[in-house]
Amino acid sequence: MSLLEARGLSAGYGQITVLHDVSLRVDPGEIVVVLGSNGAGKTTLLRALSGLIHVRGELEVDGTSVIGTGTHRLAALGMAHVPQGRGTFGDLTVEENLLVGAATRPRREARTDLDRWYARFPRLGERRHRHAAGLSGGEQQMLAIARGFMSRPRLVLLDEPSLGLAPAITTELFGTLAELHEESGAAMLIVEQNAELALRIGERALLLEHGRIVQRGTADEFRSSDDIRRAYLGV
Ligand SMILES: Nc1ncnc2c1ncn2[C@@H]1O[C@H](COP(=O)(O)OP(=O)(O)OP(=O)(O)O)[C@@H](O)[C@H]1O
Repeated sequence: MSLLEARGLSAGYGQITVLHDVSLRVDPGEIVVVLGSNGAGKTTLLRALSGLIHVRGELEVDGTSVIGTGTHRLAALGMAHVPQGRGTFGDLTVEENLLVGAATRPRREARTDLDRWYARFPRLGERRHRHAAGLSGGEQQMLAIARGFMSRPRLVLLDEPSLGLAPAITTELFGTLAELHEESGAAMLIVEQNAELALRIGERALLLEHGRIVQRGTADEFRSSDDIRRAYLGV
């Protein structure tokens, strides 16, 4: 059974419909990449899937409808959202940010996880009592991802994790995502402009244009598609 399944999903803002008739599924443990040009509706898709905006159509987690379910309940069902622009709270400390991510879990478990994250990302450990606003872009992205994983999610929705990061940091970030995937077994749905790196760690991919899914396939099929190569791989 799919972990997450959307069928005929539409969503938008006020009178404006941005997503049209979107159907997709994410199975346990897989990485699915969403490509699309600016304004295609990628961010709106992640917001719709994580319960941040109202949707029409069908949306299920573990085969049960979650239409109208708030973000808190979706988090309890195992969904975590790492939003575009990271969404870390600049005036909270690194540690406070991480604990926000663990709000659905027992405090003692959360503390154990904090220690694991600090061991994994020593820079976050060293800065645990500093305000998140003082971190570099790459460190803030690590913090946002670590915060997402603090809920021990089964599915992590990642919105353009490489946005604003230098190429070397982006490569490191994708290496980290691959490791986290390996260790946690969590599924990931990744919206990303850096198609090259995303398709390297992803198994399947979707192409969103004007709010509709216009192409879907394996990562290998995407890499060898002429249209995708021209538009997203720069070759
Ligand atoms: N809060 C909002 N209110 C009204 N319209 C919005 C809002 N957010 C996005 N839109 C519109 O929805 C469409 C899709 O935007 P969205 O941010 O989902 O695209 P995207 O593919 O993530 O783009 P980008 O790569 O630039 O982030 C755009 O036309 C945008 O102007």
